[in-house]
Amino acid sequence: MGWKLKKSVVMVGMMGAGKSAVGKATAQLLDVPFRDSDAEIEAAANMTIAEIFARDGEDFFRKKERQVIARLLEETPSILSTGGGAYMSEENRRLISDHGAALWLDADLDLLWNRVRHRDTRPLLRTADPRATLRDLYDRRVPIYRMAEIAVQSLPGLSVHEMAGRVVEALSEHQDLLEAA
Ligand SMILES: Nc1ncnc2c1ncn2[C@@H]1O[C@H](COP(=O)(O)OP(=O)(O)OP(=O)(O)O)[C@@H](O)[C@H]1O
Ligand SMILES: O=C(O)C1=C[C@@H](O)[C@@H](O)[C@H](O)C1
Ligand SMILES: [Mg+2]
Repeated sequence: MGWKLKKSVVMVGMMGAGKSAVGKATAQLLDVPFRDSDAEIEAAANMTIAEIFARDGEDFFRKKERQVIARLLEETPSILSTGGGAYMSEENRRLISDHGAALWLDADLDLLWNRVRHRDTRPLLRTADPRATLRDLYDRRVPIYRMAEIAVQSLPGLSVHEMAGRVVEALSEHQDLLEAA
């Protein structure tokens, strides 16, 4: 069976939730483009996110993130993964709901920590107690992620591909977003 994606679906959620990995697999299942705001910003600057935070600061990064999201939402419907903080901006939330829909990948704190603990690519976790920082971000952000049009729970035993299947199933319940073709 084929699918027709009518609007862009924007993956939101905490770092480590799987927005990039599951977003890419979902785009493959639906045969639509995959975009990733973090990757776009890195490619445009020819720097890693950690380098951009260190050299230009978080405010600069957030400005670029807003510009990239606005630009990508003008394109043909895609699966667009964002950085973990993108949905915190009211302006971004408005852009997303005007042009597409947000899908929250809802993963619990233990799962997130297990995914991010071995990596040092996330500048916001470069603190004395990164687990506490992650928990603090989690507590502050979850109430905002709940505003997303769609939520899909990340279950610890599921592969990236299985999670993408759950995402497609959730999207198929929204006829304004995804139709069987
Ligand atoms: N369902 C899954 N099963 C196994 N590993 C997964 C799953 N989802 C994601 N991962 C792995 O967890 C790590 C973090 O995932 P990913 O980079 O997709 O998160 P993210 O939400 O894009 O985070 P960020 O906000 O930092 O961009 C990656 O190594 C990814 O391959
Ligand atoms: O959660 C966040 O605020 C971030 C998550 C990453 O995807 C990057 O966008 C950056 O490290 C900031
Ligand atoms: Mg990502």
